[in-house]
Amino acid sequence: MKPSIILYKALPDDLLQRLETHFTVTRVANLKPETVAQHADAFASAQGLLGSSEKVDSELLEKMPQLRATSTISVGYDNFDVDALNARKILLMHTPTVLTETVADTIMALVLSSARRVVEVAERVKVGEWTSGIGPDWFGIDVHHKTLGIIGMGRIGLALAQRAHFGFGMPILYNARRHHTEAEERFQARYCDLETLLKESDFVCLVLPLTDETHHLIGKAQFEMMKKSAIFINAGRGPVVDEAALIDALKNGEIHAAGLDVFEQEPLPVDSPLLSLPNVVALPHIGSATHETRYNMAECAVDNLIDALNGKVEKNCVNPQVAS
Ligand SMILES: NC(=O)C1=CN([C@@H]2O[C@H](COP(=O)(O)OP(=O)(O)OC[C@H]3O[C@@H](n4cnc5c(N)ncnc54)[C@H](OP(=O)(O)O)[C@@H]3O)[C@@H](O)[C@H]2O)C=CC1
Ligand SMILES: O=C(O)C(=O)CO
Repeated sequence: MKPSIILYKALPDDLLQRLETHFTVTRVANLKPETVAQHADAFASAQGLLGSSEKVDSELLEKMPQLRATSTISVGYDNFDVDALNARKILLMHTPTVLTETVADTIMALVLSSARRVVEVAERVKVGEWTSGIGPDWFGIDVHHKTLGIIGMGRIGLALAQRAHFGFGMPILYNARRHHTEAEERFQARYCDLETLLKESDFVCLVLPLTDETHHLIGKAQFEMMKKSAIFINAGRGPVVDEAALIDALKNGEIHAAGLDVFEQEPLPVDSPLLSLPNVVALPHIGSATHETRYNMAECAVDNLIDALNGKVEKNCVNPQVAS
């Protein structure tokens, strides 16, 4: 008999078929308690769980006594209680690498659109404000050859450094928990402590995971360290930044502008003060959202679950130590 799994995210037809050749699949819309209650038997017998974005905590795990592997369609896994998974020896698979280049492209889009005010001036054209030659009130600031500070020199940080170094001639500073020789050798990136990076960068790009250590890593004190001309980009996770402090920094002119793909609360509430600030470009968490990359992520997650339930954890496994 095929193992049964819960699928809580829509998949392309061919990937759903692939999944169904290996498993008996119960499709649900989400992991809310009422959904779990409605499909209690399926959750109780499921050995696998596949989807993205929703919280997977000990309360949910209690309803899934047979669970052996979870597979998220994302590289970030801050929505999983990893300690609870480890305690039950449940594997957690994720999708690093397949989205790296696409997310780095999105970050460059945020850098360029914030600096050159692309969204703001395009809107002004649409409402008929371009009635004569443009003056300084339409100007932006240069990106090329400015100093880029990257907080988190992992896979995405490295792909961003490549673009900035070769494409835009930008000197690169970076901070991470350890030195990255590849970044230093290929892109002449300079390791520095967080304070030095914040003080010296023209663009501060955050590409960190959300963990207990990174929660609110960037707050009032850190914005005060940045140049008044600095542009702050967050493509990691919203809660790494104290959003109230960011709003104050933008309003008070402590920093020049921000480009944001992630927020403390998502979707971003429509009454967020961020949306009324002209110096903010706010995207709806589209870092990896291209047709190609989202397909590749879904395929990776499907194959990860097949591998995990067959005891293969050589790649893409967050907690291979729990494999028996
Ligand atoms: N906006 C979006 O749509 C997307 C957002 N993301 C986010 O980007 C994150 C990074 O992805 P990826 O590059 O693949 O991950 P990696 O694991 O390759 O890189 C993470 C980097 O963060 C650094 N880091 C982790 N904790 C700390 C800390 N406490 N202090 C300083 N540095 C730290 C790591 O340091 P070290 O190298 O020293 O270990 C590493 O350089 C994801 O976890 C996710 O949250 C990812 C994809 C899409
Ligand atoms: O993969 C992730 O972690 C995302 O945020 C979406 O691609």
